[in-house]
Amino acid sequence: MTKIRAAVVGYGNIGKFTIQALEAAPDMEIAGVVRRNLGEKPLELTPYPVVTDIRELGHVDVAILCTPTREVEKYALEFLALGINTVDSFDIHTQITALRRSLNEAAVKAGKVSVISAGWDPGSDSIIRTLLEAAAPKGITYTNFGPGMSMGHTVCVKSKPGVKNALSMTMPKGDGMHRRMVYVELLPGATLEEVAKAVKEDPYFASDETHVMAVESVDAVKDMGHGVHMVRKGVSGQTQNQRFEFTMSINNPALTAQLLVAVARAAMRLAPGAYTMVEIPVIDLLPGDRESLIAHLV
Ligand SMILES: NC(=O)C1=CN([C@@H]2O[C@H](COP(=O)(O)OP(=O)(O)OC[C@H]3O[C@@H](n4cnc5c(N)ncnc54)[C@H](OP(=O)(O)O)[C@@H]3O)[C@@H](O)[C@H]2O)C=CC1
Ligand SMILES: N[C@@H](CCCC(=O)C(=O)O)C(=O)O
Repeated sequence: MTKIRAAVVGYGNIGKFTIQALEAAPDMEIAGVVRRNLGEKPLELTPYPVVTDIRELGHVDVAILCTPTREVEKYALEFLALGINTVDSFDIHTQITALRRSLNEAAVKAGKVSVISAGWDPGSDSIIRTLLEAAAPKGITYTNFGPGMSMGHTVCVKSKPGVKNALSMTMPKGDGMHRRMVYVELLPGATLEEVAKAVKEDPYFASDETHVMAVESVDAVKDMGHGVHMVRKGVSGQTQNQRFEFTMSINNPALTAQLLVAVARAAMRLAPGAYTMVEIPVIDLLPGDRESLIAHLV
């Protein structure tokens, strides 16, 4: 079997767990890791090349982008132009269709595939929302997160001037509403007021109740667990009061990475263009022979 050669781009939380998910996948091979700077090589990367330019890795089928969401478009455009498929977990929900349009144009031009906003939300939760809407077309789905650490919100806070380290916890208020509890380690000279203002004004936080607190050590309070409780009540045909629930409690980067790897696999079967997870046949997320999978799953 020819294995799919994947490069991991960015070696933070998602990048580390993506290496682990690739190592566990029977049909994937790690081409290497692309980083902004080459410092001391982490011990667990000893078997793999670590480079600053993806072209140093030889042939790469798919680049799994594990960078901050706001860096995704830049990297995806660069790699698509080099003829490399891309997969990312872009999670600013209000900007997904714009990113899809931009990367679709680049992907079609390159004859390659870009799957955007993969992970668990957006991602696998989006598939569940789609299924629930098919099951009860009239109704409301509530997506209740946490309590748990949002990687996207945390990355956003870490990017603010004056912040040395951060943790953004998502607390469910019910009915799809959330409170953001943000813990920051400040750099010398920074004030909590300035940091809190920058955080609260950012689109990641602007529509939610947000509290920003200074702590001595983010590491001392950090736990990367998260979860979701989704609820839909609606109407199937003309029958009311159909009720659905989906719950999970997870390690956030481990699940995100696992889904990115599954999507990287599926990307190899798609026609050129940009897609979100709801546009991909779910069976293509799995390794193995299609007929055996159908016999086992359907
Ligand atoms: N859709 C979903 O379900 C989910 C999506 N996500 C998304 O994953 C993203 C990454 O999360 P996480 O792994 O925790 O983030 P980290 O900050 O831990 O890692 C990001 C890595 O990207 C690289 N990088 C490239 N450009 C930059 C830049 N300009 N600034 C900082 N780092 C850069 C760095 O690696 P290096 O130093 O090696 O270059 C860095 O370590 C989040 O922004 C979030 O939006 C996360 C969870 C779920
Ligand atoms: N995109 C999230 C995963 C979904 C949870 C979420 O959106 C939140 O906690 O606000 C993340 O980056 O961790």
